[in-house]
Amino acid sequence: MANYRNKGGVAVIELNNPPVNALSFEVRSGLMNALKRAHDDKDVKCIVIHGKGKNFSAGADIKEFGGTKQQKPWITDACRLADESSKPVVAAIAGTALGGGLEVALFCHYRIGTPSCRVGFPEVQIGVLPGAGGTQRLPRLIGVKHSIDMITSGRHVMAEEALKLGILDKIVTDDIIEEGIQFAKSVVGIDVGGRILRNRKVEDAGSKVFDDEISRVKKKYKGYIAPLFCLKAIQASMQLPYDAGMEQELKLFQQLVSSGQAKAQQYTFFAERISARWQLPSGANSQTASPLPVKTAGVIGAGTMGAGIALCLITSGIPTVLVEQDQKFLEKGVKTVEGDLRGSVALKKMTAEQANKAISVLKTSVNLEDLHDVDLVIEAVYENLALKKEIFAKLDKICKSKTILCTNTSSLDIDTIAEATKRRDKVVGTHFFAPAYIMKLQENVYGKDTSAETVATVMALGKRIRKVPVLVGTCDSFVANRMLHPYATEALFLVEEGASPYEVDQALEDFGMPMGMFRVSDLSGLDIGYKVRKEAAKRRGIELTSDTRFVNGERVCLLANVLVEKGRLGIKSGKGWYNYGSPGKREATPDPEVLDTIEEYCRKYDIKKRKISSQEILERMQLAMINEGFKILEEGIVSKPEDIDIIWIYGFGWPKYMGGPMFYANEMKLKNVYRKIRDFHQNYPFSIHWTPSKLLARLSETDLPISKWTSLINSNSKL
Ligand SMILES: CCCCCCCC/C=C\C/C=C/C(=O)SCCNC(=O)CCNC(=O)[C@H](O)C(C)(C)COP(=O)(O)OP(=O)(O)OC[C@H]1O[C@@H](n2cnc3c(N)ncnc32)[C@H](O)[C@@H]1OP(=O)(O)O
Repeated sequence: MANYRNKGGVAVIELNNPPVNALSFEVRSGLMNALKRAHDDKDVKCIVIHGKGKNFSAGADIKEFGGTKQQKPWITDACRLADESSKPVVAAIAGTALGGGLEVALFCHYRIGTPSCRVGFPEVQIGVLPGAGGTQRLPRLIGVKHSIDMITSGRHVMAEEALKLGILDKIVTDDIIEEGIQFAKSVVGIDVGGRILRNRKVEDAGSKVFDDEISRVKKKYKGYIAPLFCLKAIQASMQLPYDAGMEQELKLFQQLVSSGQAKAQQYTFFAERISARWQLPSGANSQTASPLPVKTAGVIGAGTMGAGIALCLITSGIPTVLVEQDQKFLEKGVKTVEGDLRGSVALKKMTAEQANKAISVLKTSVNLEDLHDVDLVIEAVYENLALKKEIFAKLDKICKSKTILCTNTSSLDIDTIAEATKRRDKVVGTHFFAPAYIMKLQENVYGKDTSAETVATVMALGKRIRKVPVLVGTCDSFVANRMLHPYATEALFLVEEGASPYEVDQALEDFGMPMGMFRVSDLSGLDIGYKVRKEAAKRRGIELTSDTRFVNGERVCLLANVLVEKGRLGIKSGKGWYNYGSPGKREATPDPEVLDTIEEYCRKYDIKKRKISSQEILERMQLAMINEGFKILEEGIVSKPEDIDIIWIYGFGWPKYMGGPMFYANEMKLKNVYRKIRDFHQNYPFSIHWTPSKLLARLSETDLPISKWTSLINSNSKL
């Protein structure tokens, strides 16, 4: 709703829908009635609109987009009276004015804001466009070029920049409502005609600008349709009179809002927030547990992962001690950190001043003892259980009793590592993804004794260092890598059966993955997987050779080992599944030598090859991984499907416009997913990953949407 009061001739209208004043039906109706009242009240000389609490408004209520139509009055109907009013209308902005919230402000004649306020049109991130005049009004205020930047990126613009651009008329430092009232009084009597945006003309930026922008946007936001629709709407502001432009904007909005991409992107928006609400089996949760303060941190291991993690910490202002056992490795790690900071400055992602500030809080040491006083340590040495246990036992003695000990292991048992200490409640997994500074996911893994306070601390730390933290339970390889295993295994089987690695990658990239599986393997290094496979086999008492085709009755494909044994380690050696010309180069070219190796391998084992379609490639890789996702849910390793989707979006770049693998399964209808998985199980009986999940079988009988799966899982522990 919207509250109304008359304060000495100033109508003060408060958008009231905490916590972010989303413009629900009630708020829109309230705003319309309040503006009417202010218009009709002879005593009222001017009008101020502000938001209750910390925010002006986060825009339209996204939940209302789920239906087929948004109930009238729309934002444009509610705001028409502001546009037409002869009494000055002032938007007084604190916190955020986003999307429809900014559109309300653009219907006002003036906008003032606090120094920390932010404005923006983030609609593109939820698969739509500013559909309440934003694409028509913003170009009339700040021009076409800046409007394209703001609307296609969805970025938030801080107060200072908003003032420079002309979105804000003034930045004020006192109470925003009082400032709004004073400002409104000061402009009474000044003709508002020149302030009405609909009356302004948009400068002709020419059509080349749009041709160039279409190419840029297609490259930068590959696969996303909303940014292209935004460009069409902005172009309409330049080509059409205001009312016709508004009609065109609405038409484009309606097309987008009913698209699958918008549905998936809006699902992702809420999934991220649902996933942030964690719960432990004990019942302790994000509402009940409080994080410990992390004023200082330590990172052990200055390799690629350790250096990347240290970079995340120092760029978030956390003084960090980076420890390596060897001075030479330590220096190499610091060079990596410095190089990445320079890169960020060159790419204008930070200023030189910010980079210097970050490096000033980095300390280095070759002595674990230097971690005695830090609040939290992240161990990032190579994947060896004995070594990790040794380090944790030492840390337990060195660090103060409250220090939280985290491991960046991607697969090892958290409980076994915790057993090396006398503070098992303070041991937790914080699994970062390579490159740690870039990838947003932080897969936090609790062990059986990890306390709620420890979980709360690493979840809060994740947010603070601008990651997306997701909480998972402990199991072999946790969630991300456990699901990756059947996905990657199927890719290799597909290659054995006749698809080239390049066809597999093409199918995945056409689907929207940033990189195909084989390209990713080359980037991470084929030797890493080789070592991990050998170590895992050794732990199970199995000896693997490149001739191994079955392990305990289960089909395996060790083609990657064959490549490693030929010296093809990936990008680092200049060749892997692809040819890169020379070590370290990134441009991947298909390599006939690899195809010959595959031919030879298939001849040796008398494997019949056939033509494989891109549809089969996608179905086999994705459904194998989705089936594993249901097993993970069934085992309670995560408590909700949204966790899995967020892990795939932020850990592996699953496109947001496809909503994550579990959402994708939901869209396919679970009965179809289950039927296909059962068929694959019949056709490939030697692959354990095709054994259908019991949870999937149950859910496929119900036809419940993804939003209801969690309640079914919780109400039926015996599945
Ligand atoms: C066929 C139909 C034709 C209809 C014609 C209609 C014409 C078009 C009309 C309008 C066009 C306008 C479109 C829009 O405005 S789309 C919305 C654009 N805005 C956004 O995308 C902003 C989204 N919100 C955020 O980015 C953040 O929430 C934040 C920066 C505002 C605050 O961040 P933070 O403090 O971290 O809080 P949370 O993110 O945790 O949010 C708190 C709480 O609020 C919920 N929420 C936030 N924004 C919205 C929203 N816009 N609608 C609904 N709910 C929202 C969020 O989900 C949290 O809730 P919780 O999960 O229950 O805790």
